[in-house]
Amino acid sequence: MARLGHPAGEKGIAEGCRSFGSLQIIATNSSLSPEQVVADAPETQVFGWQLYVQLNRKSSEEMLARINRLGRIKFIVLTLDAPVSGKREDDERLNIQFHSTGSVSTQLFAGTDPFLTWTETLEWLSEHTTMPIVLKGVQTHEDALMAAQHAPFVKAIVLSNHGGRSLDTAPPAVHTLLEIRKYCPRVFDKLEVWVDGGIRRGTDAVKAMCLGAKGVGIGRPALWGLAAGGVEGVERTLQILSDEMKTCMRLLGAKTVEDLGPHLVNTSRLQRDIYGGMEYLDAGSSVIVKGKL
Ligand SMILES: Cc1cc2nc3c(=O)[nH]c(=O)nc-3n(C[C@H](O)[C@H](O)[C@H](O)COP(=O)(O)O)c2cc1C
Repeated sequence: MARLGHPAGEKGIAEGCRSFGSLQIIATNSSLSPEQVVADAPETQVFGWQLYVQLNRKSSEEMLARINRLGRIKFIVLTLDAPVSGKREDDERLNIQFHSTGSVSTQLFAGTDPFLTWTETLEWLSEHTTMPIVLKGVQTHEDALMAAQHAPFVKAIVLSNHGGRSLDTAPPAVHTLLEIRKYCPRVFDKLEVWVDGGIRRGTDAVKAMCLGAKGVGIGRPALWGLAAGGVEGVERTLQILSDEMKTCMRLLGAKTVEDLGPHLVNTSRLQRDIYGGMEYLDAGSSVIVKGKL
């Protein structure tokens, strides 16, 4: 949807990411085709492709075949946290003015398969790609553990509440990060844990990395940069975040990311807020915990 902000769209984001070595995940709902986004990118630039599985599986299979053929995408990101549209009030208001049927988000999610399962969907995916799989939208430590049981096919998880756009009062990624640390830290040994949502400062990124995140994602900041200044705006966004991260690490006395660790963050206020109920970690348990509000 990036062209809503600037005509350069997702290709502009790709150009902006280039000199920072930032990964870019191209969305199913991207306003440019994956072929257009990667067109001028050097071989070294890394892209993932985000998948909303469609009820019409044939169309998802055709899209995966196209991504495989493209040869420039290095991993597939399966989004789990938006099987249906959330209640997007701005969209609903816009609908009154511009559309007669269904809000923008209702229309965007029409056709998305809301019935994904750990067994059927991952097996289906393995039949259509050999690329590493990243599961995006994990919001409980139980789901993180389930994902770890599917490593190494599942290479990473993104702790995310879809930028707070799917379900209000859903926990922020840092809660889930702390939940994993508390209840099932072995997850960190099995797969990479990435986080997104509300990363606005270099300090946000550094704190997440101190607590075990291997990667940190941004959604809106990249779009704001793009909308304000095209490719240069995206570069400026990444430069600010990069400078802030360096300053933060210098002031913490950390020379490399390997020096970052939980000893550098005071989480005591947050510990009060994270889930403190039953663990539900028994693999044979019939309780499947999808979310905790
Ligand atoms: C305009 C917009 C469109 C988005 N579209 C998708 C999408 O198609 N697929 C997806 O997995 N996440 C989507 N997201 C969520 C982002 O991938 C990401 O999880 C979120 O924006 C991170 O929070 P932040 O915006 O606070 O950085 C979208 C977010 C925004 C703001």
